[in-house]
Amino acid sequence: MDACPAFNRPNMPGEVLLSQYRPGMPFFFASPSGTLLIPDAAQCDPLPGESLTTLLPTLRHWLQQAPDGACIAGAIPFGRQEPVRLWLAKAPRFGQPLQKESHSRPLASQAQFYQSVPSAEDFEAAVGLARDALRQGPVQKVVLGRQLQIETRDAVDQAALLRHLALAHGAGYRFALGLAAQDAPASLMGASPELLIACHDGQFEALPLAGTLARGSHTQEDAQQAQRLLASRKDQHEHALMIQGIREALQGLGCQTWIPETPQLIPTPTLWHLATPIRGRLPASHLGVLDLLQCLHPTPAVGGYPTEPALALMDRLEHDPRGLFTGAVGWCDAQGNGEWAVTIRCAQVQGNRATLYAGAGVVADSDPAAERRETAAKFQTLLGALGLSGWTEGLA
Ligand SMILES: C=C(O[C@H]1C=CC=C(C(=O)O)[C@@H]1O)C(=O)O
Repeated sequence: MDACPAFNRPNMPGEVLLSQYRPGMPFFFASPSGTLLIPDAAQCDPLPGESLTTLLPTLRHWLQQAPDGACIAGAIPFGRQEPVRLWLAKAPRFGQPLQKESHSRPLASQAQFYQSVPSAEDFEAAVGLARDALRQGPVQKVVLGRQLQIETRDAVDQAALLRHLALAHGAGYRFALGLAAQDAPASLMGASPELLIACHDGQFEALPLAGTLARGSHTQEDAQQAQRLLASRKDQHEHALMIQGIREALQGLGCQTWIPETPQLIPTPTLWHLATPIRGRLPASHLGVLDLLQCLHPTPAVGGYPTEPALALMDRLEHDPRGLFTGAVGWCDAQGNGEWAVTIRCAQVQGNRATLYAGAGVVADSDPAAERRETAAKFQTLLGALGLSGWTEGLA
């Protein structure tokens, strides 16, 4: 699939847009196809904080009335009934992709306080309860999340944090989303490796992930970790359940789809993942990326399988509502084109506080300690960017 047309317009280097970002701005997004900055909420029409389901007809109507080049961008929460955080931007700035190989230094934060919510022990206990429930059926997979709350000595430099995430994760979907806040600006920032859906001219692609292992510290160990993940029956099973759910959702919408039979390995700077690149075609020209988003979200990568009983089980086992974590972040235009990533590998940052998010897929033969280690490894994306990779919680 070619890059999305909005990203194809003659436009400025992504690095310029990144340098224009300031904390509190509504939205920054960088993908392998391009860059988008919405610098000014005053140039946006406010969108009501309703759920995507109730808002969809309004979004379509607004996009049709909007001036040429307008787009809708922002984030959709995990819970389908929870309010979205979206902007209708009349003059978004689109840019070219960021250079892949840019060097950027992480921050040098000093942490005064770390707290896992739930605690590591309670997270493992919840995985154990989930695993026992999965052995009884009918649910085959759930995903459980946790938070790492951090207080740093000085306020986190949000522009520098975004800059590092944006330059160090060239293959990912990097974002900063302004959150409603009093006092200091608050943002949700991250570098997600997972493409929920991108659509251009009726053709779509996705890169769903399930199955994760930390990378090795030297070349040989790294190659062994990759092979271990590829050979892991538990991870292959977890991945297959996710693909089954996505296939069913896309068939439900009547899409033609091309799905490889086996997953491939993809690396991030700290993790190996099992990934399946999916391509397809929408069945009708009036459908677009928002229809795909609505039919796919939440995929079993974040919501378990089968969806409804899995969500009910997760609701019983997870302590806190996820909010925007494991929702979708991205943009779309009036032609039905756009790109949405899964909102993972992210943190909410305000002043000297950062809340990091991570989750892990659980199946009937999951090991609670291994799932806990997986979430600890996932925290490393944001910990490393903050300069706090010394926090390990028994990763080894
Ligand atoms: C919710 C998360 O993981 C999901 C997304 C990618 C890989 C996953 C896994 O391998 O378990 C999870 O399904 C997260 O990374 O925070």
